[in-house]
Amino acid sequence: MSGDTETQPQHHWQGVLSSALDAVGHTPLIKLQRIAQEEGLKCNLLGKCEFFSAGGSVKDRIAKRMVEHAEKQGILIPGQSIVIEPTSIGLALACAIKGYQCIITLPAKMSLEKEVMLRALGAEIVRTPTEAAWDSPESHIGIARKLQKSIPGGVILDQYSNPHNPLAHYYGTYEEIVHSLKTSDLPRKDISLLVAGAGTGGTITGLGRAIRDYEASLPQTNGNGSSHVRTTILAVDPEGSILGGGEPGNYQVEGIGYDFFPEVLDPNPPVVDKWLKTNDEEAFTATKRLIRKEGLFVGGSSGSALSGTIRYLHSSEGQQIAQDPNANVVVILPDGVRNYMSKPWFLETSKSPTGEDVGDKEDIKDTIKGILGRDLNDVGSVVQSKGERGEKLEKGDQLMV
Ligand SMILES: N[C@@H](CCSC[C@H](N)C(=O)O)C(=O)O
Repeated sequence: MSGDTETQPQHHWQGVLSSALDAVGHTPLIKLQRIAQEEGLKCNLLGKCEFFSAGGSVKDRIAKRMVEHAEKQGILIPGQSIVIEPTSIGLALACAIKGYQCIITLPAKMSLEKEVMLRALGAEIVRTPTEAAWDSPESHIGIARKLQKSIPGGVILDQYSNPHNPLAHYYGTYEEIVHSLKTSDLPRKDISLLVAGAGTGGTITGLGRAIRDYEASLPQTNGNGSSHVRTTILAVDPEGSILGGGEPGNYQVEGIGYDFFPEVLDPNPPVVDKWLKTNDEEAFTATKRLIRKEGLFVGGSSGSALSGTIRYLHSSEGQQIAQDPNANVVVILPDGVRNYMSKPWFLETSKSPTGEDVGDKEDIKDTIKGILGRDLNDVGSVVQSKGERGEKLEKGDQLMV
């Protein structure tokens, strides 16, 4: 990582920001105290909440850094260049602010909310078949390459190979986590366990390298050990992705996993100690739990990271960290539920965060029904019964129809 200039991390807002790009990153590290307690975990379970970033995702960081460095290197020229890239909202946001035309190739599985947001930012969207292998001409990568060849001024920043992807985390995300811990009232300021999902792999690789470089910079002790723990680094990968092992297949969680190993991903020790596989069901259950119990409006990949973390902490390997009240466990929560509001897994609101029907919820529903004499959602009957009684409808009644 040497040879690159470090961006100055900014840890809180000061004065007036020059654009939304200044509000990329700088996200809070929040205790997941209620979930930790329910799970019987004594460690400090902490979520790095990336949905607080301007574009709502951890990917804002790499978009901003890749665009700014491409400008410095003359790869992107205002008024001439057209940015073509597989995903993301952060990139479309950077292009909207800087005035670049932007074409986003988006696998069919990606949510309508993402498409709508991208369009609102002025990006052109090309949907591609999800099942297309990464190196097929029809994939989101293949189509982006095809367009770039034929569109004058077309530039692919290529998050899969661009070194500024992991560097955004090496310098930005890592510095922020360190700052949050140092300025906290937690007894220890180091990280015992770091957990992140992998898509391009930029997050886990950048953070992992920053952590290992820091550890290597510590003075060696004379056998009594350092007061700084060696951080265990876990990568979480959905079933259906090959990054953490297994065969390629379909899964609903978005933004993590791939059918190839991106160049920016360093999947082996010392950067990544271990890979954990998660499935859609546990990811979505954990997502709803983060919303319901911690009030954090996270998306599906956050649930994936949390469910992998909890499974590890309950394993014999994770017990020591799980039961240490001084240990800090940092889980990267990559984006927000804004991107998935219409997805069936989120719309299923009649289920509890654990997937079971909840008795006490039914009790309160029955109480409300008893008081109102109608079903909770049956606004039509209010109007109808008023009409039947010959009562005048009021403005509010009409609005409810
Ligand atoms: N066929 C590719 C692309 C699928 S979508 C991208 C990514 N896997 C995601 O789910 O966000 C693949 O299988 O990776």
